[in-house]
Amino acid sequence: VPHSSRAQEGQCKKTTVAILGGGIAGISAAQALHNASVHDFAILEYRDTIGGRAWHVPFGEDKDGKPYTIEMGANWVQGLGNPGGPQNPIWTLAQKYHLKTHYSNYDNISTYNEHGYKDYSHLLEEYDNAYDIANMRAGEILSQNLQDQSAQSGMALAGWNPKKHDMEAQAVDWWKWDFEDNFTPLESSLVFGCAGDNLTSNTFSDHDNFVTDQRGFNILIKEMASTFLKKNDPRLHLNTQVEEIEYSKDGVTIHNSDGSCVSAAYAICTFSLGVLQNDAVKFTPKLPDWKQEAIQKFTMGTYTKIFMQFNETFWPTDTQYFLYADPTTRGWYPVFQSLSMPEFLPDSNIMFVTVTNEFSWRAERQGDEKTKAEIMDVLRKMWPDKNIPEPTSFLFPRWSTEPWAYGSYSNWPPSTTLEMHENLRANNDRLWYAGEATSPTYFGFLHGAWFEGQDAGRNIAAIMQNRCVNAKESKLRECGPRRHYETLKGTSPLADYTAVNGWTANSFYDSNTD
Ligand SMILES: Cc1cc2nc3c(=O)[nH]c(=O)nc-3n(C[C@H](O)[C@H](O)[C@H](O)COP(=O)(O)OP(=O)(O)OC[C@H]3O[C@@H](n4cnc5c(N)ncnc54)[C@H](O)[C@@H]3O)c2cc1C
Repeated sequence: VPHSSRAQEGQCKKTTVAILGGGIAGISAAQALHNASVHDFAILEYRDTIGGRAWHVPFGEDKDGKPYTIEMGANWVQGLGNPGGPQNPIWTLAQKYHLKTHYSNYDNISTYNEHGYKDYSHLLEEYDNAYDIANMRAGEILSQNLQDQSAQSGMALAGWNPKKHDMEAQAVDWWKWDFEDNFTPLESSLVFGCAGDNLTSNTFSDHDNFVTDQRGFNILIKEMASTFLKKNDPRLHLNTQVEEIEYSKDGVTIHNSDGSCVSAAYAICTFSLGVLQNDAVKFTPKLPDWKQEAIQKFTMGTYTKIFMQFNETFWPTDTQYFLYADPTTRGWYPVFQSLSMPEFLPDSNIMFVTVTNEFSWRAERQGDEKTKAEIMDVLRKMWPDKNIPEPTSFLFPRWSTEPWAYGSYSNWPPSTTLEMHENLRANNDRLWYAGEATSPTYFGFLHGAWFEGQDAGRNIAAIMQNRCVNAKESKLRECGPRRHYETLKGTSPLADYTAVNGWTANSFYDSNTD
């Protein structure tokens, strides 16, 4: 919409808090506002449904010709809760709304290479032993404020140093790290990679449950919303694409692609890190450097589940995971997961293979047919004795180009710091942020987004109700605007760049004249 023809601020719909995005963070923020008696809010959502990256679609068909529901995005409740300990809020919702899930047993895995089944499961154990050591080291680095490193160097120092040509070890490395984090160990922070894993499994539990509920995983988000939103609630604006966010100390005005606008005292932006990184939304004024740096510093991965239905289950029916070591390429269709089991989608003949980043983008670019052919080639190598038919249904999402997500979930690269993350999480005047990526403890998870929505909603309500003035008494953990750092310092002062340290050239001299 050209600037001149769009609605002026005075014509904008007024609300107290504008919630940008109807994923779990947005709905959780709305719930927190509702619980704090702030009922005047508006949720602006791009798509025709709430749920965000908890997104399901129909796929294939059952014996009666009815399609199954499969999850393109979030699929596991990760970390449930132990008796007496805190419970993952997603698990609380799952129990409340009788979500159909089953224990995902990562130990129930068989190993394969290009010649078929081959037992290299001892490598799984080797990895785990080294991980325990690296994990302790990560704890020391965090608690003693030492310098971070990549997960790859941390693991190498702990005794797991897979050779470039040892493709079985490379497959194990992928399964144990990339499968969860979306990025390679080289691309991930040791400290925050370990922390991200531990904080969920230690706080809640090390059990993950896989969701096969035919209502879809996001039924939880819809049910949660229905406790405070009426049917056709006018505060929920679906099919509304935010194009520009104008923020200041006095309020926030949001301009949408259909020319409409909303002016609010506060806003909570829950758009994914991918949306922020891809300039899909214009910020006015331009976001300050410290915020832009934080947005670009963290990484947004692409995690792709490629679903296939066959007319038979030709793979073993007692195994959940099948790890494949390709002879030349790490990450090449590395793990297949069976859903055709009594506890998941019995007799469905459905399996899926997961790829990440480079291999996700590649599959997205080359399209279905080529991708399918490559997978069939792998399957025929894994089960050389079987006559494997072509799949009857084949489907995968294009997360990296979805204009409302631009990727799957975020990660912390090596040498990230908590300060850098505080900058990602900090508000810009009256514009706040929440979502999976703003959670330092549970980034990448639904529960991370849930907690962040609660936190932003509660904080804004407290500021508006003047409760931050007496924050201690009101037992708010932290109240008021969030801290940010204008500059983040490195560790080496310029004076250290000397010949004694091997720095023999002048950093500021340039012999080229042009
Ligand atoms: C493939 C995949 C697998 C995953 N697996 C798991 C898992 O097993 N377990 C787990 O806990 N987590 C998993 N996650 C992560 C989990 O899905 C996310 O952490 C969580 O859904 C993020 O919620 P959110 O509210 O922060 O963001 P989102 O769900 O992205 O919500 C943001 C909302 O903003 C909307 N939006 C974006 N741009 C605009 C715009 N311009 N205008 C208006 N609206 C806009 C979007 O449509 C979206 O609804 C997975 C994610 C993916 C993609």
